Amino acid sequence: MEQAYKIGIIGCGHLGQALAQACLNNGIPKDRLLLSYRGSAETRGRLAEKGLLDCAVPNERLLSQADVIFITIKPQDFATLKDIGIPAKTTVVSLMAGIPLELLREVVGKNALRMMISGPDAILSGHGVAVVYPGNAFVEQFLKVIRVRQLQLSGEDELNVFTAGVCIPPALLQLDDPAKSAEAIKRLSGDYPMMATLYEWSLGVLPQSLTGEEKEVYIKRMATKGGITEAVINSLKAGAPLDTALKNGVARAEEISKSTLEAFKK
Ligand SMILES: O=C(O)[C@@H]1CCC=N1
Repeated sequence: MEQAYKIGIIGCGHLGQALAQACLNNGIPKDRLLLSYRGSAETRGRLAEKGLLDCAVPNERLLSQADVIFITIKPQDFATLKDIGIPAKTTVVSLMAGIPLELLREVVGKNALRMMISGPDAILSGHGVAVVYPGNAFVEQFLKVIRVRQLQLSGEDELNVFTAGVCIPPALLQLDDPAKSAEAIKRLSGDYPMMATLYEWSLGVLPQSLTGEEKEVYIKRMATKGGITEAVINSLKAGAPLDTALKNGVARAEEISKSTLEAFKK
């Protein structure tokens, strides 16, 4: 990656902050990192705790200086990007689950691409996995720098499968019969081979012997309100087996795509 590249991150929730921290932890200097957020006092406090507050800048500055912008806002807030004026030359990497590439490019420009990544804990422990659509040499190099493993995708539709699949670690925290979980994944893997890959990965990243409260915190750090983690966890809580819960996660990602598209057509 060229040394002078500046990285912008719009949205400083758990994921945005984890990406920023991963940059710093892996040698990307603070002066190449620009963060913007909606200005809540809570987020400000979290940024300060993590030594990231110096990187926080107004959107205008981020937009004019960043060469690549990662967007980690909620998919439901996608419409707020409509008028912010992202320069046409900027590479935009959307981490908004379910927002299709076609719509993304219409709104933020033709240099946009999609990326989905595992949750904050996996990223920061050096066990993160990600997929990128379409492939992009710069982003591939960036993932190497922050020590996140890139998996290969069969196509855009598989992004939704990956997104539900990265919820396997929090899902396993809710379950207590490993043999049953393994069977559920076997049932899924014919239709969704990505689930088998992510199940293997999950067994390596799953935190051991967490208390009930620690499990809740782990899940909360992964979950976007109204998103995919919630759909998976709520299904399990309602008694569904793991394969059904993960299918419900995929379905939730598809619903987000559909409803955002419809909202935009209006
Ligand atoms: O819960 C969500 O919707 C996001 C995507 C997968 C993990 N977090």
